[in-house]
Amino acid sequence: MSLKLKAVTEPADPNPIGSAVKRETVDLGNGSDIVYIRRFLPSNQAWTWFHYLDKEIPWTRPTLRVFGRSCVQPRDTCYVASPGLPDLIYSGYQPPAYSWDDFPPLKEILDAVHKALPGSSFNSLLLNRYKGGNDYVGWHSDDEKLYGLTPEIASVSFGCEREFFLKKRPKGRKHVEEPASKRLKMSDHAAQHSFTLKHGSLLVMRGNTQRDWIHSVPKRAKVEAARINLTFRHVL
Ligand SMILES: O=C(O)CCC(=O)C(=O)O
Ligand SMILES: [Fe+2]
Repeated sequence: MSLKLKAVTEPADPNPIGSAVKRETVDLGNGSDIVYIRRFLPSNQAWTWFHYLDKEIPWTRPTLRVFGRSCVQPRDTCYVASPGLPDLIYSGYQPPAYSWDDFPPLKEILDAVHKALPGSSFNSLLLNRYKGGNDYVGWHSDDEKLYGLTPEIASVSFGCEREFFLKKRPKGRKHVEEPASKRLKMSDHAAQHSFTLKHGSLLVMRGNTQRDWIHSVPKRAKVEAARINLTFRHVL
């Protein structure tokens, strides 16, 4: 009887988290760039996390002050940060900072992001939930001082895909979040980029992007399903 040796290989995980999956880089010029990884998380894993976040995160819809007027933020939000960091305040609102320990899956997602972006060290997270197509984020940049001059912001998307637009920051205008119009004017097209943020994708804004560009996720009348977005940031 001859013994045949058979090489036994574990069935390979087709997409281990944080592994080398295809990434696209868009050079916006002047030291700004975007990295987009469409298949960052395996779809099943991303759905498990979507349902966890949808249910377990203490979502709130705060009242903001924009141009001296009060308005309800057009999406749900929550904030998580490491202990001892300065408070985040935007549009007159200071979100309470929850702990990473309160939501263990967030630490797993953070680990995956760190693996995909060697050298990064995020210590805070702003979560957004868009319940349907009426929820949006208006044109803004995340240029709060506590992130420093060239912040890296890593954005992970779950659930319904939505469009993410970037356009050059209008000259001489200080940023304040303003409603995102449905369509960009033709004259704006040269200095704009758009990405369809897929379920399980990772988009990273780097370099001077917050200084020179503004971004938005506009309303979409036909969209009914929810989307959850996590933006990881480093507070100095
Ligand atoms: O939902 C998104 O993809 C973007 C969210 C965003 O820009 C922000 O939280 O600052
Ligand atoms: Fe933003």
